[in-house]
Order: sequence, then C-alpha cells, then structure tokens
Amino acid sequence: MLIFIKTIKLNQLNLTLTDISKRYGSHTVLAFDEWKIDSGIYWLKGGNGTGKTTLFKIISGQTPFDGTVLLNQISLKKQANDFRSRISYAEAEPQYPLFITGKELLNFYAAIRKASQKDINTLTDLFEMTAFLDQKIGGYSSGMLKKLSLICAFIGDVSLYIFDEPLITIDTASTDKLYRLIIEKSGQGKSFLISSHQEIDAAKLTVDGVFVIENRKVVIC
Ligand SMILES: Nc1ncnc2c1ncn2[C@@H]1O[C@H](COP(=O)(O)OP(=O)(O)OP(=O)(O)O)[C@@H](O)[C@H]1O
Repeated sequence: MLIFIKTIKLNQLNLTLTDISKRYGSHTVLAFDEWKIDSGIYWLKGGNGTGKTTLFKIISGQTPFDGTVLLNQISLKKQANDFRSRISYAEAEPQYPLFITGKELLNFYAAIRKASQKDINTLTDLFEMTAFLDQKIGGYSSGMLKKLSLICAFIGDVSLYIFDEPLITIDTASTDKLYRLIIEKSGQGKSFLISSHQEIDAAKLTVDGVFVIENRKVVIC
C-alpha cells in the first residue's frame, strides 16, 4: 500500500493582484494584469514617484482601485475586515494625533489587535521607546515617531507586514534591531513587503525577491 505524506507549510501566504488599474485623475500610476508573491521577504525598489506607496496603499486597503486583490483567496473588496486583519501596514511618514501619548496609541493598537501588554513591553524595550511613552507624540523626534509606527505595526498577529521606507530616519542600531525582528517573524512564517531607497544590507537581511515598478507594472529585478 502506498502512503502519501503531504507536507503542509505553516502560514503559507499567497498574495495575488489581478487586473490592477490605479489612477489619480488622468494620471495612471499602476496598470498590470497580474502580480503574485508567496511567503517570504520582498524588497520593492524604485525611483521616486513610480508608485510604490500607491501599491502598498492598494494592498493594505487604503485607497480605491480597479481590480482584484486576494490574500489566501480572501478578497480585499468582498471580505475587507477579514483581509485587513491579516495585514499590518507601516507608512513611510506616519502621522498620529499629536495630543495623545505613545502609550495611549499603543493601548489603542493592543485593544484592536488583541495583543498582550507583555508583547508591547518587549517591543518598546527593544526599540528603546519605553521611557518616552508617557510623552505626547507631538514632542517626538522623527526617528522616535518612526520607531513608534514600527512598534504599532508589529503589534498583534498578522500574516503580511507592509513597510513603506522603514529605514528612513531610524539610527543604525534600530535598523539592526528591525532586521533581526523581521528575521524572527519570518522564521514564524510571517511575510514582508518592504520598500526602501536605501540598500537593504544583504549581510543582515536576506530577501527572497526584489521588485521594481516599471511602466506601471511590478516586475522582478
Ligand atoms: N493622492 C494623490 N493624488 C494625486 N497624485 C498622487 C497621489 N498620491 C500619489 N500620486 C502620484 O502618483 C505617483 C506615484 O506616487 P507614489 O507616492 O505611489 O510613488 P512612490 O514610488 O512611493 O514615490 P516615492 O519613492 O517618492 O515615495 C506620483 O506621480 C504621485 O505624484
């Protein structure tokens, strides 16, 4: 008798974008038939204004578009809440209400993402932000704001992290910590889409694929 053993990779991810068209007024920024990724860490490179942020905003459900986006067969348009709960998006230039404290923001994220205080403490300690959490966000430096946004993005349990220019404004030590956290999460089956103008240090973070946006299409490098 033949015994078939099927290995199932935990947390397998499949993100598929089909028949995508995105325009601002008469300016078409993205227009392509299909782009897919499986589990992994991916780097989206490219010049200014090529559409990286727009692509990320589409995938994270932040901007209207024509086409279909599926994450493991869950439709962004038809099952929006389910889809969004599986994605964490950190903006290139995060903006939060300036009159709340870091702690108030993190508590909000923790409640929505059902995260424990212990997990949040681990993140704030890692990025050396614990001492500033009672201060109003309006008094934060751009690097502190960026670190707070990355902490927010790591709160909870999602399948895909989308980081738009995560390396800007943070110092080298924080960059190294971010690389290590990405590697740790990747080992737990999480996937990453990262845009960066700065080179991703191959000695510190191995990526599974590099893409650019050319002529409104996402193509592999
Ligand atoms: N809200 C908007 N309204 C009108 N045009 C926009 C808007 N957002 C982006 N664009 C335009 O869409 C194009 C792509 O912008 P996007 O921010 O996605 O590019 P990017 O690759 O992230 O650029 P950068 O590397 O400079 O951040 C640009 O020409 C930009 O001017």
